[in-house]
Amino acid sequence: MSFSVNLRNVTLKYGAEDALADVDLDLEAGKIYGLLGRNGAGKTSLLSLIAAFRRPTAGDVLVGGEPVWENAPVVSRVALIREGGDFDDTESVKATIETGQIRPSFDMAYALKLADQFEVPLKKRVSALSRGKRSVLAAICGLAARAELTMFDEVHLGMDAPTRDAFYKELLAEYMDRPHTVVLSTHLIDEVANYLEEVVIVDRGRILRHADIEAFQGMGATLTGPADAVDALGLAALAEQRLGGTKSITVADALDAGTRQRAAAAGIEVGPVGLQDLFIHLTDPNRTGA
Ligand SMILES: Nc1ncnc2c1ncn2[C@@H]1O[C@H](COP(=O)(O)OP(=O)(O)OP(=O)(O)O)[C@@H](O)[C@H]1O
Repeated sequence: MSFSVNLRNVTLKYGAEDALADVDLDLEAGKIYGLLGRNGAGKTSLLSLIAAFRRPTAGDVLVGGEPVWENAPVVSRVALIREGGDFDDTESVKATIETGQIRPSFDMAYALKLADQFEVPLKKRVSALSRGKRSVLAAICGLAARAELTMFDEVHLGMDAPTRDAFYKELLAEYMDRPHTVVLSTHLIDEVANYLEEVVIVDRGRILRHADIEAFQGMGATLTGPADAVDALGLAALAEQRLGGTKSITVADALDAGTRQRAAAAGIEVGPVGLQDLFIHLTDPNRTGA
C-alpha cells in the first residue's frame, strides 16, 4: 500500500506572513515526485504539513485519504527526513538507527546493511560524524522506515557526488522492490530528473506548476549545431553554451513545425530541455505570466 496526498485550500502562516497561501495539491499514491522551489518558496513548510509536523492555519491536509493531523496510525507510516536528520547528537549511530523502530514497518536489518554499505560507523556518536555521513545516516533512516510515504527534504546536503549517486540508486531499488510514494525536495534538479515521474514547483507559497516530467521537458527544447545556423534561427535563449564552432541553446517554448524543419535542414539537433534551465526560467521573478 502507498499513500496519496491531497491539500485543499491550505494556508500556513508564521505570524502574519503566509509561507503557503491557498494551496491545492494532489499527489497520487505510488509515484516519485520532485519538489522544486527557490530558497524560501515554501517546500519545507509544505512537507512539514504533509508529515503533520505542523498544523495548517487553514485548509485540509489528507494523507491516504484521511486528515493527517493527530492521526497516529497514518503518521507512523509517513517519513519526513529533513536535512541533518533531527538527531540527538549525543546518541551513537546504532542507537539512532534503533529509534527508527518506533515505526511499525522499520526494517532494522536493512538499516544495518545500508550502514555497512555506506560505511557509517555504528559505534560513533552522531556529533562525531562528518556532515556528509550525517546526511547518509538520515537517508538510511528514511529508506529503512519502509514508509508508505517517504519525503526527503534536502537530505543529500553534504554528500559527495558518488554517495548521492549511490543514494538515488538505493532509493530507486527500494522503490522498485516496494512501490510507495516518494517526494524528493532538492536544488540539484538535473541530478534527480531521471528518477522523477512528476514535478511540483512551489513559488512564493503557491504551486506554480505540477506536471509529469515529460510534460516539463516538452515545454522547451535544446538546440545544438553550427553556431551560425543556431543564431540564424533567431530564438530567445534561456541558456547557451559554445564550444568552438558549435553552439547549444535552451529555449523555453516548444518549437513550431517550421522552426523544426529549418533546424533539421541546418544540421541542428533538437533535444528536450534541461529541467534546471526550465525551472530557473519559470521561477524568474522578472518573468510575467507564470
Ligand atoms: N519557523 C519559521 N518561522 C517564521 N518563518 C518561517 C519559519 N520557517 C519558514 N519560515 C518562512 O516561510 C517561508 C517558507 O520557508 P520554507 O523553509 O518552507 O522554504 P523552502 O522552500 O524550504 O526554502 P529553502 O530552499 O531555502 O530551504 C520563508 O519566507 C521562510 O522565511
